Amino acid sequence: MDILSIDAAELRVIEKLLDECVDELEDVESDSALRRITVLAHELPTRIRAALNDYRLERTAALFVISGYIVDQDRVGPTPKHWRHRAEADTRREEVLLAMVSSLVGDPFGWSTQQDGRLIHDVIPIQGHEHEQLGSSSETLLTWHTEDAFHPLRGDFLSFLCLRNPYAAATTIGYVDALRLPDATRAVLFEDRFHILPDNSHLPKHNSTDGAEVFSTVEEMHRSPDRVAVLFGDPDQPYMRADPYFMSVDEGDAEARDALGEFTEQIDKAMFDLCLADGDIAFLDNFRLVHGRKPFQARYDGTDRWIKRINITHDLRKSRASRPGLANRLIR
Ligand SMILES: O=C(O)CCC(=O)C(=O)O
Ligand SMILES: [Fe+2]
Repeated sequence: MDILSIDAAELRVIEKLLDECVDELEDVESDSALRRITVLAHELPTRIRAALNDYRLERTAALFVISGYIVDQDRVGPTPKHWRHRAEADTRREEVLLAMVSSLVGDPFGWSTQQDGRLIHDVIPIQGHEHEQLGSSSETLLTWHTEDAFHPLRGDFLSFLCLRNPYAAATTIGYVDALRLPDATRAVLFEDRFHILPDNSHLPKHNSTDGAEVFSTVEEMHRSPDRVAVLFGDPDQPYMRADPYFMSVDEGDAEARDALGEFTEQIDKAMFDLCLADGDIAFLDNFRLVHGRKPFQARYDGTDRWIKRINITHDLRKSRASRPGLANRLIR
């Protein structure tokens, strides 16, 4: 993991930049705001821009944390009980900041099938979801995964801005670099022999949009998932794509099943904890690491852990046919 600690002078530059633009950026997720934010990001301190450029080009660790931003807890107010109630809180400043730094590593995008098509997600514990495989669960282990592993247009990176994490609930991280696999196993993992089903966050029951049309692509992927590879890219320094909880192999393909087992075991052994603190901004390379979360006890009293999250792509053009218009960042 690489860490950049914002110093006092840099923090002043960031605060001033936010002071100047936050009021004008009424709808942070609108096309015009996102374009403005991308340009404003070039006024962030040089050291941050240089670090994010190196990160984007994979010259640094797959996990990068920028610490030292200070969240005004009084302004932000209580953690909402559900992401649907996020409008009650004043987090525009943090959303602008996260969108700004994110736009220095790629372009933010969202899914029309997730959190009602919001581009900036709220990761908060929700009552009733305690034991689900969802970002909004708490008491159960959120098993490690590539974000949106099932989808060919999944993000290259994920960014988190931690608003609060009073009980230090841990995100878990596993690097692809930790793998030490025999050549034969590695070769199997490079082959299209694995199915990955859509995770539960893309289900209609976890959205309020009941427009069935929005879910048709994901439903099709559920009915007949493609065969995909777990490892891809450079054989010596591969990328990975996995979400073992939602994965399977063809019946009778013992070789693929064993290879997936070995892969899962090695990643499991090398997982480590990332306890985000207030104001931390984390970047997760969705090709070079997997992430999950350890169980924790939610409080539901307004003081719960709260993270803002953005999906980032290197190339919006790849999803052009899956988005209704140029100005629309939501994949359906
Ligand atoms: O809550 C966390 O630390 C991570 C949850 C998660 O998997 C996500 O937000 O993508
Ligand atoms: Fe995730």
